[in-house]
Amino acid sequence: MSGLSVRDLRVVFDGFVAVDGVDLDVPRGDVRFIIGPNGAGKTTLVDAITGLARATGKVTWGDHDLLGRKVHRIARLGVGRTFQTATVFEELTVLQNLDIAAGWARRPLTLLRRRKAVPPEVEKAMETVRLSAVRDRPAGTLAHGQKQWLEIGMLLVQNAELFLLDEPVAGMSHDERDATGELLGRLSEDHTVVVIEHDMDFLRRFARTVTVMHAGRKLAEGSVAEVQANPRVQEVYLGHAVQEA
Ligand SMILES: Nc1ncnc2c1ncn2[C@@H]1O[C@H](COP(=O)(O)OP(=O)(O)OP(=O)(O)O)[C@@H](O)[C@H]1O
Repeated sequence: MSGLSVRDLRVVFDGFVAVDGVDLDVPRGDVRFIIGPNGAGKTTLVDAITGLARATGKVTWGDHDLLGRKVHRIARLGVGRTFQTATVFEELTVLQNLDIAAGWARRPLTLLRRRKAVPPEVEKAMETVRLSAVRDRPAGTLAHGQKQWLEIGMLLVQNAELFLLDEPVAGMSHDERDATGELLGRLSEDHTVVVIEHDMDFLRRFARTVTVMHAGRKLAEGSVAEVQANPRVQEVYLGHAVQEA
């Protein structure tokens, strides 16, 4: 089945063109990083794909057209998204958060009881995001990185196939970044991953392909090496980072 396809996507806010005719193809199984200076339109692009921003053009995931659908319908088609700030239920445990996301805890009372049997997909997601050991801890007591991983786990149990992650390693320690990079690798074994990221070191280590945006348009695309070697990219964005590296 084909992956994510975006054609001539345009998002206009009160006359300001935030995304200006973007085409994007992310094949299944890719780990695509989207980079670009502040205001390039990266988050707006993801907002449009996930139904949060009104857009024109065409967006398909597999056989499904996404534009014009409601946010929850797009999520049900297997498109999962995280935000820069994790949105987990802080008072509930890791397991309860995953249960809710999986739709297993249908009655509030079941949340208050300790589970005897953990549904297999919840168990699997906990292992994938490496949170099994802290399953009974309230999410509010988790480290910053663990909260981000819990959010990814919640998308896993919702059967997301395409993960759109907005700056997943912002504010993370070095070790947490490494662990997140490894998690992206595990996720990509049977999912497609798109990452908006500013951290160039993280990108060099974990991106498979890169799309560079600038002023609402796609500036360049290719492997990390190709994009880094592109003079236009160096001029608007990477020049700075390349010199620093
Ligand atoms: N709801 C909105 N209303 C008006 N303008 C908006 C809105 N959302 C975003 N913009 C503008 O659209 C442009 C693109 O913003 P966007 O957040 O997509 O950029 P970005 O590439 O994700 O930047 P950053 O790296 O800073 O997150 C910016 O100029 C921003 O001010």
